[in-house]
Parts: sequence; C-alpha cells; structure tokens
Amino acid sequence: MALAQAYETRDRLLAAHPDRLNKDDLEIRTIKTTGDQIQDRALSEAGGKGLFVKEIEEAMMQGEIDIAVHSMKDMETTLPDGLVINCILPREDTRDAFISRDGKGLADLPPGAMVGTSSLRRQSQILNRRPDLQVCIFRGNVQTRLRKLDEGVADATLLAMAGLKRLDREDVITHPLSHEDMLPAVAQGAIGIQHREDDTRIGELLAAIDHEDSRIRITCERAMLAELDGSCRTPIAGHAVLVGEDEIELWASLLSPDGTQRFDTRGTALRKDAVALGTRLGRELRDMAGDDFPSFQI
Ligand SMILES: NCc1[nH]cc(CCC(=O)O)c1CC(=O)O
Repeated sequence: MALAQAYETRDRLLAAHPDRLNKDDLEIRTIKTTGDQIQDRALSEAGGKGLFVKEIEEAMMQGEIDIAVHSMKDMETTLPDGLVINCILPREDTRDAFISRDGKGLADLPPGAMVGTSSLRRQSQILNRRPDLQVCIFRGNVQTRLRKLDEGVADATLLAMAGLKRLDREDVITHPLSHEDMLPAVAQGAIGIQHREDDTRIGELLAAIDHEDSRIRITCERAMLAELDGSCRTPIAGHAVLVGEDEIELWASLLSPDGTQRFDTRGTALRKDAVALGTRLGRELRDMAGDDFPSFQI
C-alpha cells in the first residue's frame, strides 16, 4: 500500500510539473519501519503510531530522502521540528469495509463469531454494536490479514476501504460500513506528503498537488485528536465533511475498549475555524467522559 501511495504521489507531481520534472528526477525509496515488523501484538501495546514513521522521518532529517509519503491516519498529532506536512492528496473513501469469510454481512454474523482486528477503535465500535461477538488480534499488512481470514483464524475482519481500493482488492469487500456503524479513524483515507520546512523548492512543487478541501477536513479531525492526546491506546473516531459554501461539520466519538461506554458529539463551524471546531469537540468528549477518561488508557 505504501508503494501504491508513493506511485500516486509521483504521478501527481509529474502531471502537475510537466516542464520541471521527469520520471528520473523522482526516485522511489522504500524504508522498512519498526511498525511493519510487529506481527504478534496490538499496535497499541507495541508503542503506537510513531513506529510507522520514525525511520522515515530520520532519513528525511538526514537528507537521504526529500519527500515522505504517509497515511495521515498513522501520523502522531505533533511532527518533529523542521518537518512539515502542508500537502494532502484528494481523500479516498473514508469508510471501513466489513469482510467476512463466508460473505455474510455484519447483521447476519452469528453470536460468538470471531472478528479479527488490532485496532481498538474498530474493536470498541464493533462490540458496541454487537456485544455478542468476540475480537482477536489481527496484525500485519492488508494482504496478511486477508490470508489469516482465509485460513479461518477469524470469521470476519475490518479494513479501510481506502487501502483496499489502492491495492485494487475491492473484490474481497462484503460491504462497506456506514459511519453510523463504524466512525472512521481520524484522517482515514488521506495521504499526506512531508518535507523539510526549509526546503522551499520541494515545498513549492508540493503546493501544486495539495487538495485544500481534504487538508481542511484532516486539520479539523487532527485538532480534535490532539485535544484528546489521542495515542492509539484510546478508541477515538472522528470524521469531518464540508457542508454548504463555507462550513465544516465534525463528528467525533470516544469509547471504552470493550465498547460498553460510548460518547458522541457533533458540531459545525466556518471552514476557517476548522481547528477551533476540532479543539472544541475534543474538549467536549473529554468532559463527557470525565474521570473515566484516564482509565481508558490502559
Ligand atoms: N494502520 C495501517 C493503515 N494505515 C492506513 C491504512 C488504510 C489507508 C488509509 O486509511 O488511508 C491502513 C490499513 C487499514 O487500516 O486497513
């Protein structure tokens, strides 16, 4: 998936700068991260989102690479000094896909059925909707998880529609989940491009492929996450959409990992106040959860 995202970025850069860039100017380098190698534990136990990007950011700070392509969903809310993400590509489908081994939909899954996922957000929401189901840890890349499902390790799994589309694996989807059944992760489906803040040449090249509407939505969602100090140890979901001429609407949820507690909020603001809206709803969720909130961070 990372490679598909890098090719998409390269193609967009080439198309935006036909006179300034050609294929030979853009070499694609793959960097294996610590996060890619954790197969046996939930990401939340292993040390969080940062594991997917640490090595990449280090390579960038050392000047080995000039542009980094990230799934914004995997990015911490704060970036290292000197590195910025000002460029967001047009956002893909934000929904999660429900994938079952025998093609039965979520509503038809029998009581006690096993759902494989390593995402606390997906685990908590699925248990909130269907407390009769069981959840087991499912790690590895998209291909590995689909293989585990085939092998019968679980009866169903949940994956981002965006990743499946980018890998051209929409064939495995049983059905997409509505946002009511499964509110997506903050920034799900969005690719962000990082560069060194002082590299003005690259900054200029990237500005031409930035998709402003997607960037505003993600900025709003990430402001909410930042207010909740969202490590991936807390089940948090959030999704912003642009409405009308100049407004933005944010939905946000905070759950307990077992899905028994759930807090939801929603609000709108002018697009220019996207950050303030995210911050406000993040605070609202924190107040709603009250003293229970720290105990979510187990
Ligand atoms: N944590 C892994 C990860 N990071 C981004 C995506 C999907 C693509 C996206 O949301 O942009 C995935 C896989 C998944 O959640 O199914």
